[in-house]
Amino acid sequence: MAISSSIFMLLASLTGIVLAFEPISNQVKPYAVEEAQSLSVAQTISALQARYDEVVSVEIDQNDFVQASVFTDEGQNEDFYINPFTAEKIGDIIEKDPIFKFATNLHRSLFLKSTGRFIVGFVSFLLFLMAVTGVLLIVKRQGGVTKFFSKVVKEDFDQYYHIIIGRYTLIPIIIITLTGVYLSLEKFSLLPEEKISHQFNDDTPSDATKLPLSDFDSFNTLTLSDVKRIEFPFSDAIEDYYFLKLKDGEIYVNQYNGNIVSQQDYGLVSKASSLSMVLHTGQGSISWSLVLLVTCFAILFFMYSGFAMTVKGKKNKIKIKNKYNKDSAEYILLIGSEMGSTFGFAKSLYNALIAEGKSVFVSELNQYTSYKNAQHLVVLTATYGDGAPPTNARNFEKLVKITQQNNDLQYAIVGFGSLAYKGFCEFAIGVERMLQVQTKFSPSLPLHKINNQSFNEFKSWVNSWGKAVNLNLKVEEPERQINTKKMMPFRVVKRTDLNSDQSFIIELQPTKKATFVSGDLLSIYPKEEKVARQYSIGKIGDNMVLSIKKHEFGVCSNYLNDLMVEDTFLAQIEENTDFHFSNSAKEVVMISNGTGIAPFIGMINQEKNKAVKSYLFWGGRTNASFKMYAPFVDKSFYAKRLSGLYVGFSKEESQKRYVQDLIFEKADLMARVLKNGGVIMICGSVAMETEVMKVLEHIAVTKLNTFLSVFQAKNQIKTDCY
Ligand SMILES: Cc1cc2nc3c(=O)[nH]c(=O)nc-3n(C[C@H](O)[C@H](O)[C@H](O)COP(=O)(O)O)c2cc1C
Repeated sequence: MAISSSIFMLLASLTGIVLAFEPISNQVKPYAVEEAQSLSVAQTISALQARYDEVVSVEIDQNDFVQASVFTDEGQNEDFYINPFTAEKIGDIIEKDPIFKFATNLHRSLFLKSTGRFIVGFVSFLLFLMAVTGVLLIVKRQGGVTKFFSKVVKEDFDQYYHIIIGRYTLIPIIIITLTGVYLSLEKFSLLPEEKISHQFNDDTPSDATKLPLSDFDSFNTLTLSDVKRIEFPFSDAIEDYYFLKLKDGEIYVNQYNGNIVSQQDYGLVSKASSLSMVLHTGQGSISWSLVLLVTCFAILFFMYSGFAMTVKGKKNKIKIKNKYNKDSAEYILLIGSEMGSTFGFAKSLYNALIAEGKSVFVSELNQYTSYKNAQHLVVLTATYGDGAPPTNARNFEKLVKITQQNNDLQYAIVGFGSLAYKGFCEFAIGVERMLQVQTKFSPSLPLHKINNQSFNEFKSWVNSWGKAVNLNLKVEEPERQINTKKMMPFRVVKRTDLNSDQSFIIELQPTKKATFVSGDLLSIYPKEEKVARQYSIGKIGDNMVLSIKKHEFGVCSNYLNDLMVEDTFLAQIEENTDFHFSNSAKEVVMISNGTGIAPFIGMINQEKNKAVKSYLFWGGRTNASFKMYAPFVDKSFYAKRLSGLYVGFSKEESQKRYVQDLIFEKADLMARVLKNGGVIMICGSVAMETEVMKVLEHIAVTKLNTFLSVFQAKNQIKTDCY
């Protein structure tokens, strides 16, 4: 729908932008006379008759300018704007500017006469449908009508502003499109016809004497604001009347005594036509014209952002070529995805299984059917708004109920979602419920939920699932498109030697202006590899520090370890808003092990974070492991930016403690921070994260009588583990 109508919509919005200036340019002309609207019709007519030989008509246009058509003393017929108080001429009639004439024609009929009018009317209707479905999508995504204006989670520029701008312009769009359709219907005479017929009821005697206008009750009570047009009687004949087109009807008035001899109100169709005209064109109102102008720009933006989203979704959707068919494969992978990222994860798993010599079949949840030889079913699915399935998973619930499987199947479900939404992985939870009631299905692992497409979390799930089904799987991160435009050179300013744990700190200076904060990521593509290695950034001054562990065969860690001071290399900063320091919290606990301390070094050295009470927990192997971090930590401790430091060493015989032990010892602090809305940040290895989360769960349940997930849902737990 969007594609076929886009060209016409583009023309309509561009010409709409031009046309929005017409009422504005008219309104700023100096022909509106102050307080003229409350002037009585009697006064204006008297003034006109006193000044001119003969008056034909008076019209009050959309701009509230009063136009008169008169015969002058020289017998010339002239039309001009008058001051309705004095009937004096104040200006010539405005000619429609050629640019507005051109734009009007293009806007109304594309210069194609009736065919064009039809196309424009039809496109207007399509846009109306898109606006209505847009409202429904926002309601669905936000989780209810009452949440229409609640906060939107920003995941993607195009999507975010499509919604934000959408909800403020949807009502004007609906108005513009509906009135557009109405005006088209009117032009094609498709609306019920309304005929006004007057029946005159006048018993004034033919020899009656003319009363002065000031005695006409009808003209005294009517003001110029009620009137659109007045036609004057042709002659003095008693059956020649004043004819007045009012805003809501028509009247005939006897010119001798001011009696209303016939009065007819307009019907609904005519009233709707006038209203449509005013609303569609912005006539007479600068502020409504501005709304129309902004809306036309918004439509252009929606066209861009809508296409951009569609293209992104298509690009993400990796095609997986199945080597095995549905009835020969032992492993079945089913995908639920809207924007396509879940396909990337499925492909990694598919490749890992194929590498182990397994027969695998990948499909979408909507294609669910019977699988003759299957032993294992893995569902990988995203969630969209309030537990709703992605489009390609909508029929799964129905299909599961009616499909019979041959074999007993073991299943595992991975939910992809975002903690920023109320129903985290709600649809994946739904899929689990659907499978639980199936007699042929039994779980190989409990449901696993993954936040923000974390590949590290997925990798650790693959390890656990591999163990459960006796496979040793190696998944590779999907390739990313490298956008070299975003890359910039970084200079090495300082670096430490390798410490006893083969780790080192490197301090980098961006060579161009760069905006980043601690917790953002630096993507490095060593030796032009397609897969980025990401490191958490600690910001110190304008520089960044990274903490890196050198792995014997690690491509990136060795690449970085070979760098010397003054060397430069290309990398890209990635914003990681989920792991930024929360200045609005009263207290923040930072938990890390090994090189995971890097973002925290930056956070505790930021002067603006001083108002927040911060506690740092760190676990490493030995006393010596901590030495290279100590200067950063000491500095912030002495500057009173750190309220507590807790360090544990796993390989020091005398005081052997892991990070999770430190957390357990400080259970009261953790409980207080959670209870008071504070934030707990975790950075380091996934193994450490798992242990720490267990302890935090225990603390939340025993001390606060609340599941940890409640605090997770409120974004009080932030993790960046690998
Ligand atoms: C409009 C929209 C609504 C979403 N709603 C939810 C939700 O209610 N619960 C959730 O856990 N994740 C939600 N997410 C996050 C997605 O499920 C998550 O980003 C997922 O990884 C996307 O996978 P896909 O690219 O394969 O579609 C939503 C994302 C978007 C863009």
